[in-house]
Amino acid sequence: MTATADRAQAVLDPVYWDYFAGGAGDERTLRANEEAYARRRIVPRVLRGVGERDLRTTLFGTELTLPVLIAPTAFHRLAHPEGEAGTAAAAAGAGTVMVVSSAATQPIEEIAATGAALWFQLYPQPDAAFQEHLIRRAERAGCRALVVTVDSPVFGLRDRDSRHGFTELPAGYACENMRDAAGRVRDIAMDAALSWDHVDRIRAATDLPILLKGVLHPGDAELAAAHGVAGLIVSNHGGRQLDGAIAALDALPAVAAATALPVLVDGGVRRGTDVLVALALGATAVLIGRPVVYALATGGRRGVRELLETVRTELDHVLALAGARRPADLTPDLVA
Ligand SMILES: Cc1cc2nc3c(=O)[nH]c(=O)nc-3n(C[C@H](O)[C@H](O)[C@H](O)COP(=O)(O)O)c2cc1C
Ligand SMILES: CC(C)CC(=O)C(=O)O
Repeated sequence: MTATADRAQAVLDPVYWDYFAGGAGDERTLRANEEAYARRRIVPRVLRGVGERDLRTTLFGTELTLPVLIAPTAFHRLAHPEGEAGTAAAAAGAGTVMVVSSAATQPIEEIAATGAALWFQLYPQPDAAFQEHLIRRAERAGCRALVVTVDSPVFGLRDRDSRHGFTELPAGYACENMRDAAGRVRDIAMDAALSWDHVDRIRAATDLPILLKGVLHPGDAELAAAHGVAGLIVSNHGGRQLDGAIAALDALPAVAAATALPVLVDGGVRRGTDVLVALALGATAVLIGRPVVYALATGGRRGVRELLETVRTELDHVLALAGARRPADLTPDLVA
């Protein structure tokens, strides 16, 4: 991964590089996400007659060829002219799901035209009519789930962006999926007044499965189930919101223990071994954020496809070495 990050830094405008790579505050949580994987060791089983591995995983009726999804990240056209459609084409080719950010720089309909299986990431919007308009559009475009990001009652304080004065998209770029009924692009509202009532309202507004993204506390996992949510994403937003928050991997076991819902995790997943560790500690699947943006920056859709195929090869390989045939065979005793 480091090689790709270095290459991405070399091709990107330094302001955009800092936006993509950076985190909140002192970036402690950003670092902690990767360090949590580096701290874990795998305790393999032997002589399990594993044979051919089977990486397939089904999530809310969609079969994925590997338990690795593309996390929602903003502004793909700032990384590469192919933009979100390039990322989606790679997801389609690899047979996985792309979660499209609310801050995507291409219309969801164009992204969907790649044939990729898409989920739509929604920042809960205080204007109920506008929010419903966004949800309807995602539904019409064929998105198969809503990922509601709940870790952003306010926007994270990111020193790198403040230093650069990077506060809005350059001319010629827009959050194309934040258009209202009149076609005007609205700012993404973050609202500290949002509560579980808002989740209930979103649920009432759609039949799509709803995942809450940004859950770290087991108490919130229990509440999510009570509010009819379909799944959780354990995440600290890649260390971009609350600096000092627990590493995503460290939060995973308690959240998974607190709920019967499918639990996904993102933050710091860089290699097949990381995927194995996350699945063993209770995740049904993982999502990858920055590495996808870096691969897009350096190689467009082909770069992203290559990244996904590398992760697939690595995961297949480490499953064999750890004595597991499929993701469901992974259990917490395999991780020290
Ligand atoms: C450049 C960038 C933009 C992001 N934009 C969004 C977003 O629009 N919505 C969201 O829910 N999460 C967003 N995230 C957070 C990711 O979905 C994910 O939680 C995080 O990147 C995972 O960590 P990783 O980058 O270490 O893989 C963004 C992350 C990055 C790096
Ligand atoms: C445009 C932002 C709201 C995207 C985001 O979530 C992020 O930069 O972490």
